[in-house]
Amino acid sequence: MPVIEARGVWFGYTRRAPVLRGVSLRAGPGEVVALAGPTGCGKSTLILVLAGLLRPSRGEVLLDGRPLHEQLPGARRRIGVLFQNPDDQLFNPTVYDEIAYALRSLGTPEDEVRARVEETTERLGLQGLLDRPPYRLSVGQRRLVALASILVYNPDVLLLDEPTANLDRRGVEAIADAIREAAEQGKTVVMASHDLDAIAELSTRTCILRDGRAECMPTLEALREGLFEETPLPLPLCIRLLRDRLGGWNKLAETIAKARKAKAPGHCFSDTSALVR
Ligand SMILES: Nc1ncnc2c1ncn2[C@@H]1O[C@H](COP(=O)(O)OP(=O)(O)OP(=O)(O)O)[C@@H](O)[C@H]1O
Repeated sequence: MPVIEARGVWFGYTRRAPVLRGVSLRAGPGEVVALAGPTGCGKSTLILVLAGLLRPSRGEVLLDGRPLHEQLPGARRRIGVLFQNPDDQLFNPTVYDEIAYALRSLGTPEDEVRARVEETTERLGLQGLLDRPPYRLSVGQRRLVALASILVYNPDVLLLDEPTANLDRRGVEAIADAIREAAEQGKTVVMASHDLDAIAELSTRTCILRDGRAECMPTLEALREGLFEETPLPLPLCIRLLRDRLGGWNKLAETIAKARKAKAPGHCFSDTSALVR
């Protein structure tokens, strides 16, 4: 059973122009579902809807098969959200207080808070920054602090908006390790991203938002088999080339939709694989 699911979700900031028009997608334990698509297609909006921070006008979000809105606010501690802009979630005077905030508000004893903050900051390479005010950090460091502030309370579902943006290689690796580790522990991860390397390396499934709906690739393995049997290029490069040669995410999503309808990803992609060679 999926842990988190969007079922025919509609959402618009204004009535006349809905951003999400019947999005359905599911993510189960140990899965990392990547949300891709062009700027403005609604990835961040979908993350906020899945988090229960925006309420769909039609359709619903389910957590463990039950409507999320019926489980709020209690369910919030099961869901960790990393906002696209870390400044939207950092508000404490020091990095330490920021990372400790959720545990303290759950009434965790202070010695346990300290131990867990230290463990999490070490994982993300943030030692040495604990006394600094978050607003004095670089954007990349702020993103790592924001991630630490959710990993520290060990939520079952991680909703991550552009987790690898503005980071150097070490920062990206720290985040990638944290995502992999979370998935290995059976957590459910949904991440919106423009970072094709991160998508290809981390995601177990990629969904592309197009025309307000999600087109989900079968699995990266199926894509690899169907598309690139004879192509020695690494998968991230293949996805990037395909997207660019086909003329963007929308065209790639169309091809996936076609493949899904024909229930033969390899066959439907075979004409495009020639483009990659
Ligand atoms: N608070 C808001 N009020 C009104 N419109 C909004 C608001 N937030 C987003 N939008 C609009 O909704 C649409 C989807 O935006 P969203 O941020 O979800 O896209 P995105 O796919 O995450 O984009 P990006 O890749 O640039 O981060 C855009 O047209 C955007 O202008």
